[in-house]
Amino acid sequence: MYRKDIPLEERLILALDVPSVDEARSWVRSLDGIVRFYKVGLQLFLAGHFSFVDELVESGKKVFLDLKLFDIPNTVAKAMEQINLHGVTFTTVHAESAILKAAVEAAPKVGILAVTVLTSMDQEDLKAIGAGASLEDIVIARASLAARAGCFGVVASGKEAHAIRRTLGDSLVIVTPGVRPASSSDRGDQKRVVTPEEAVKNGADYIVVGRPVLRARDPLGMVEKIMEELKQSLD
Ligand SMILES: O=c1ccn([C@@H]2O[C@H](COP(=O)(O)O)[C@@H](O)[C@H]2O)c(=O)[nH]1
Repeated sequence: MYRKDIPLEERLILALDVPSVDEARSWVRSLDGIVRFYKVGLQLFLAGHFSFVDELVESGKKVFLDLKLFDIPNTVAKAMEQINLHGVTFTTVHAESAILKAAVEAAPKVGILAVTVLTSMDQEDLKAIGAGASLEDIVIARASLAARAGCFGVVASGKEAHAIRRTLGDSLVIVTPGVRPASSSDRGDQKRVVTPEEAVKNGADYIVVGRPVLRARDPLGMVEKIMEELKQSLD
């Protein structure tokens, strides 16, 4: 079951996957009063650095800084100390026990999310890198590491959200990318996709959406449609 204490307007996290700060600002302006939570990923962070993150935070937006850190624990801890200074709500680290523990300890003001298995990967991709276990078992193993390390939550596909809830209850927040509204036929590079409704029904607390909005003919209409679908899916 998803968490009930999150306002509807914060459950949709818009991925600002755009090349410039100007373009990002224009999206935020056009969605003022509708979307409150924005994801800054590698592309935009490399364009706007922390000054754009600070600008979003100072304007009252919530920020998910999605850098998916993966390095030795000491290096991750030093990076997390920097992130901890900027008022971001969530940031991401790949799920390995010592790395997660180092991140949690170094950034007490940030909700650390462990990346389980990228939504662009399927069982075949895992096999190709030598992972023999089932995709679901790997997601559960990594989510369990996240819980033990004291993470705030995980990034997981809606396909595995239910299994995470079944195994770990509601101790972790689940943030779900790879979301495609039922009307959208373009998955792009995503292999494990769910609709907003499926994400919520399976136990996701937040959904992350990028291209379905950024590339929509009517982006505002698309956001409203997703919000409505979320609203209808919540009890
Ligand atoms: O497993 C993951 C982890 C992160 N992402 C990020 O979410 C958005 C999804 O964008 P769409 O355009 O809606 O596909 C993107 O920024 C990814 O970096 C993910 O997709 N899967």
